[in-house]
Amino acid sequence: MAAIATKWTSGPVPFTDVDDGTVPKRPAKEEFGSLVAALPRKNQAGLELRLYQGFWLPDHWVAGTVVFQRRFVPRADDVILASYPKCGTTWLKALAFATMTRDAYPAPAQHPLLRLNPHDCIPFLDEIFADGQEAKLERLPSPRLMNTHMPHTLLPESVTGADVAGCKVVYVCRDPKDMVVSLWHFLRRRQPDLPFAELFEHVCDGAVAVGPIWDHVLSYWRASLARPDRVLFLRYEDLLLDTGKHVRRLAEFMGRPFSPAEEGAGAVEAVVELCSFEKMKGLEVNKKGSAGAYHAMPRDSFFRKGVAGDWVNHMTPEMATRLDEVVRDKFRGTGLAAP
Ligand SMILES: Nc1ncnc2c1ncn2[C@@H]1O[C@H](COP(=O)(O)OS(=O)(=O)O)[C@@H](OP(=O)(O)O)[C@H]1O
Repeated sequence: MAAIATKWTSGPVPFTDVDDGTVPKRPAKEEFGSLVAALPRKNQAGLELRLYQGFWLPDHWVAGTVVFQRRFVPRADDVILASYPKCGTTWLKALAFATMTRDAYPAPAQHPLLRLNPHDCIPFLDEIFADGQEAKLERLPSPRLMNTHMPHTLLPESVTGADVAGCKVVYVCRDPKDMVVSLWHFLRRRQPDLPFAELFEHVCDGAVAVGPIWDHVLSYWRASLARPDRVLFLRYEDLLLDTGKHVRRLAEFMGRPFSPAEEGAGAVEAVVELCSFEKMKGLEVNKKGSAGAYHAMPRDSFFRKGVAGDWVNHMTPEMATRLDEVVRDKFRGTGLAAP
């Protein structure tokens, strides 16, 4: 822990500010490559996928997931932010980071989110474990905020087990129709000729990265019902409708509720404003370069439109009905309202 920058006194530390000194790397594939090679495989939308414990994981995440499952040691005050890709990860990371660091930056102009992309502030576990960089997580002071795209059933037993101390998990989900649209725009930054209809088919078949999406969402929904003290379930659309309300829930869940004095001083509104789509998209840091563990993706690709319902501009009514019906069918009897 000695190598950590000493200027940080409270709240989570931006991951990129943690000095990784000589942390040795051992890419997970060196250790678990043969396990990965034996798994069923598909090539979808330019990504090599492997079927691991019921989910289609990008090939380069599988070995890291095995390391995550076997070796991750949670701390009691860790918070893991979980999501299906393109469902609000970047926003949730910003909101959680801003909420947890609010004491450290009473002057908002100094806040790290003004100079760093949210993905540079919070480590993305799936890439960290794939790259064999998990020793760097040990150097991150508590309370740690981390994120993953893994479904709840693939999280380590040390996090989810009934008999372990574990840690807290916050999940954000989104209307799958808007997720597909967002994912298509994101993937097109690398594959400009990817047909929307092709990606849509893969999503409906369930064979898309970390899919099927309905099983992903249900894994966290069920966990949130079983352990509401440990798993908070949020929706992107609800965040859009009343961000402040859900920032309060998030703060309370993470053990840092806003005090009456903070409420009076407008601390909730300050977090909401700092993390708003317009604010984040307009920052210089989010207009250039590429983001942390998402190294291959430009930072501006995480801020496109930031609305609910953009699917109407990309799908036929028949496509929308088809995906809605698949999801409704899967959610039936679970208590979870389909979009
Ligand atoms: N601050 C804020 N407020 C509201 N919405 C936001 C915000 N930041 C990102 N976004 C929108 O979230 C979509 C990207 O999803 P993710 O952040 O989950 O992407 S990723 O999984 O981290 O790659 C993507 O949605 P679309 O605009 O529909 O493509 C982003 O624009």
